[in-house]
Amino acid sequence: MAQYRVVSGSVALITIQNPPVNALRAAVREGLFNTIKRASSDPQVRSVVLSGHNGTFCGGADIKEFGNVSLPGPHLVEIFQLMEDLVKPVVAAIEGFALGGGLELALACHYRIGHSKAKVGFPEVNLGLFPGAGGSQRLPRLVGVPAALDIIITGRHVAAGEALKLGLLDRVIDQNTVDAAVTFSKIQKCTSPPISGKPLDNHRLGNRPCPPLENMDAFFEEAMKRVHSRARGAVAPITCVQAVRGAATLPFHKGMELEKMLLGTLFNSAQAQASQYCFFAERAGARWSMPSGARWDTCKAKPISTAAVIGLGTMGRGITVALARAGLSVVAVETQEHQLAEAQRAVSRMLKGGGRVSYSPDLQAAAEVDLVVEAVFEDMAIKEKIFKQLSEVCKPGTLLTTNTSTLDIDRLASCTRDPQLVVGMHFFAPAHIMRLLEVVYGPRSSPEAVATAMQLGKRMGKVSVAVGNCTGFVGNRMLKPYLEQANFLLEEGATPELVDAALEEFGFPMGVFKMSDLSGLDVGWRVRKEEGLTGPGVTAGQPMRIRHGRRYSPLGDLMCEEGRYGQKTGSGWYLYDKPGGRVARSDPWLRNFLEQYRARHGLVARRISQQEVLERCLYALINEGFRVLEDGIAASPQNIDAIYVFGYSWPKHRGGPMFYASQVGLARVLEGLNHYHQAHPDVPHLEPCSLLRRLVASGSPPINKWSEVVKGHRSQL
Ligand SMILES: CC(C)(COP(=O)(O)OP(=O)(O)OC[C@H]1O[C@@H](n2cnc3c(N)ncnc32)[C@H](O)[C@@H]1OP(=O)(O)O)[C@@H](O)C(=O)NCCC(=O)NCCSC(=O)CC(=O)CCCCCCCCCCCCC(=O)O
Ligand SMILES: NC(=O)C1=CN([C@@H]2O[C@H](COP(=O)(O)OP(=O)(O)OC[C@H]3O[C@@H](n4cnc5c(N)ncnc54)[C@H](O)[C@@H]3O)[C@@H](O)[C@H]2O)C=CC1
Repeated sequence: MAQYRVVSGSVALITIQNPPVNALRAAVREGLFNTIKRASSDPQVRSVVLSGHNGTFCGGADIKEFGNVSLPGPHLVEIFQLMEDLVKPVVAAIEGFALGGGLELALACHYRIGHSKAKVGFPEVNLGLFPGAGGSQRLPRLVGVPAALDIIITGRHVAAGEALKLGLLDRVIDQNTVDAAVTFSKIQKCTSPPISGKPLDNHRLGNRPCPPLENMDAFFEEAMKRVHSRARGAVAPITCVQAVRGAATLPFHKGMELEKMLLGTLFNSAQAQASQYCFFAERAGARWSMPSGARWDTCKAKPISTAAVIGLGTMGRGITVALARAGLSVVAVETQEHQLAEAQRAVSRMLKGGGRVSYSPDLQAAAEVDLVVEAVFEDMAIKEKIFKQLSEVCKPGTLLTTNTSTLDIDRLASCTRDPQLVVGMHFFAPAHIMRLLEVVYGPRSSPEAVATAMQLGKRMGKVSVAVGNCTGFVGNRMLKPYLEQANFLLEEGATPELVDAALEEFGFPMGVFKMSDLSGLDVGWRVRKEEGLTGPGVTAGQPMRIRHGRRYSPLGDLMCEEGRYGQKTGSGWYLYDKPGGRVARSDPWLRNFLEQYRARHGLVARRISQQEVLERCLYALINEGFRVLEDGIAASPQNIDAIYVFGYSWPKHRGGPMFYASQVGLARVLEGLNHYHQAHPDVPHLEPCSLLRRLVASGSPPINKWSEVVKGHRSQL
C-alpha cells in the first residue's frame, strides 16, 4: 500500500500503491504513517521522496469509504502533520494527478516537483465537500488567497505550467519525475548547498503566514456574494469561502480547528451523499449492458477515424466540432447553401482554425466514412429518405447513427441494408459542450455498433449512457410529463415566473419556461404535430384541451401560432429585447393571454404554492423514471440520474431525480402522486406506476438495491 525503499544511498522513496488512482484508503493511510515514521528514524536516510505507483501520484481520499461514520485507520490530518514536521526534507514527485487529499499530501511535503503533464487540484467541491485535511489552510499560505480560493471553489484541474507560475510546484520537468526528485532531494545544483539538512521551516506551510491581502473584508464579501448567486443552493462552495477566510485571518492551528468544524457540517450531509453518488453514477454508464445479455466487457468497438455529419443546423455544427476535437476527420454535409456557408464559419470559429473538417452539399461525400451522424430536421419522412440514401451511398460496414431526440430508431434502421449498424447518438445542445450522450439501441442494433458509439462518446469526453428505444428514449420521455405539469399549472393560475422561481430555487440553472424559450418552442410544436396532437392531423371536433381522452394543454401550440418561439423570435414565455436576446423579462402580453385563455375555458385561477410546483413537476418526471426502469429502457437508476445531471442540468447536489426520490422517501413520493392523481384523474402521468408501488411495498430499499426489485417485477410482467 505504501512501498518503502532506500535509493541512491540516502533517499527514502515512498511509493503509494493502490490502483487505479492510488486513493488514500485505510490501508494506504496506515502504510504512509508507518513509512514516514520509518524514514524519520532510519539513520541511513537523509531525505524522502514521495511518489505514486504507475504514473499517478494520488487521486485523493477513497470516496467509497465516505459512507462510514468514522473512518478506520490513521486520519489524514495526522499523517500530513507528521510529514510536515519531519526534520528530513520531503519532496513530492508528482506524475499524473494530485487531486484532493493527494494534493493535500503534496502540500504537506516541503518541496513539489511535477511532470509537465501532471495536473493538480481540489475537486472536493464536486463531492459536496472542501479540502478538509489541511488543504484549505495550506494552499492559501502557498499561493495567496485569490488563487487558492479560485482553485478550491472551482474544483478545476490546474496544469503543471500554471501550477509552477502560481508557486504551487517548485519545478516542472519532462523527464522521469521520481529520478529528478531523488536528485533534487540530495543536491541543489551549482552554487546552492545541498538541501538535505537545510532548515525547512519556510517550507512547512503550517508555519507560514498567509500572504497579506489588501481590502480583505471587501474581497471575501464579494466572493461570498458571487458564490451565493452561483451555488444554486449547494452548501459546499459557501464553506470553501469560509474555510479560506479562516486561513487568511487565523493562525494555522485555529484555522485547522475551523476546517474540522466546517467539514463536520458537510461530511455526512444529504448534499455530500448526493454529489458523491453522482461521481459514481457518471462512471457507471461505461459498464453498459443490453437486454440480449451483450455487455461492455464482452463487445469490441470498431475503429473509427472518419465521420460524416448530415445537416448543419444547431446540432450538426456542435457535433462536427465534438467529433473533430476527438481527432476524427469529418465530412460535414448540408443541402442549404446559406446554412453550409454559415456553418463553415461557425465551426471554424469554434475549432479556432484546428480540426480536419471538409464541407459538401452532397450526401455522396459520406461514401468512404466509418460512421455517420444524421442531424437533419425532426421529421420521420426526411430522415427515412436520408437513411435509405446513406445505406446505398456508404461503404459496407459504415455505422449509421441519428441524433433524433424522439423518433423510432428501428424504423430508421428498417430503411437500410444493415439494420444492425444503426443506433441513436443523441447529443444535447450545445453538442460540443454538454457532456451527455444517449446511445440508443433498437431491437436489431448489434452489440458492436453500441460498443462503437459508446467508445466514440468516451473519446469525445462525453458521459455516455446506453438506453433502449422508445419515444423520447430516457431523458425526453421523462421530460414530457414535467413540461406537461408546468403547462397545466399555468392553466390553473400559476405564472411562468412562479414556476421558474420554484425550480431555480430547487437548483436548476433555469426554470422550465426559460429553458423552453432557450431551446425554441417550435421544437416541441413540431414533435406534437408529428404525433398528431396539434395541427392538421387532429381529428375534427376534438375538444381543445383533451387528446385521446386525457387532459391536454394547447398553450405551447397557441404560443407558436402567435409566432412566439422563444429567444430566437424575441418572445416566448418571456419577452427579450430582440430576437436572439438572452435576458428574460416578464411580459404583460402573456399575463393577458393567460387570463383570456382561462376565461375562455372556464378555468378559475387559484393560488399555487412553490411546493405544489415542485411536487407536481418533479414527481411526474420521477414517476416516468420508474416506468423507464420498469420497461427496461434504462438499465439502472444511476443511468437515469447521470442522464439528468449531465444532459438536463439537474443539480448535482440533489443527486439526479431517482436519487432525489430515494432521499425524499419513496413512500412520500407515492403519497404525493396519489394525492395529485386524485385531484387530476385525467392526467395518467400522475398515476403512480406499479414499480414505485412495489418498491414501497418492499420497504423502500436503498437505491443500490432497486435493481433486485426491478428484476422480480419485470419477470412478473
Ligand atoms: C483521478 C481521476 C482524474 C482519474 O480519471 P480517469 O483516469 O478518467 O479514471 P476514472 O474512470 O475516473 O477512475 C477510475 C476508477 O477509480 C475510481 N476512483 C477514482 N478516484 C477515486 C477516489 N478518490 N476514491 C475512490 N475511487 C476512485 C473511479 O470510481 C473508477 O472506478 P469505477 O467507478 O469502478 O469505474 C478521476 O478518477 C477523479 O477525478 N477522481 C476523483 C478525484 C477526487 O475527487 N478526489 C478528491 C477525493 S475527496 C478528498 O480527497 C477529500 C479529502 O481528503 C478531505 C476529506 C478528509 C477526510 C477526513 C475524514 C474525516 C471525517 C470526519 C468528519 C466529521 C468531523 C467531526 O465529527 O469532527
Ligand atoms: N435543437 C436541439 O436542442 C436538439 C435537437 N436534436 C435533434 O437534432 C436534429 C437536428 O436538430 P436541429 O439541429 O435543432 O435542427 P436545425 O433545424 O437547426 O437543423 C437541421 C439542418 O438540417 C438540414 N437538412 C435538412 N435536410 C437535409 C438533407 N437532406 N441533407 C442535409 N442537410 C439537411 C437543414 O438545412 C438544417 O440546416 C433533430 O432530429 C432534433 O430533434 C437533438 C438534441 C437537441
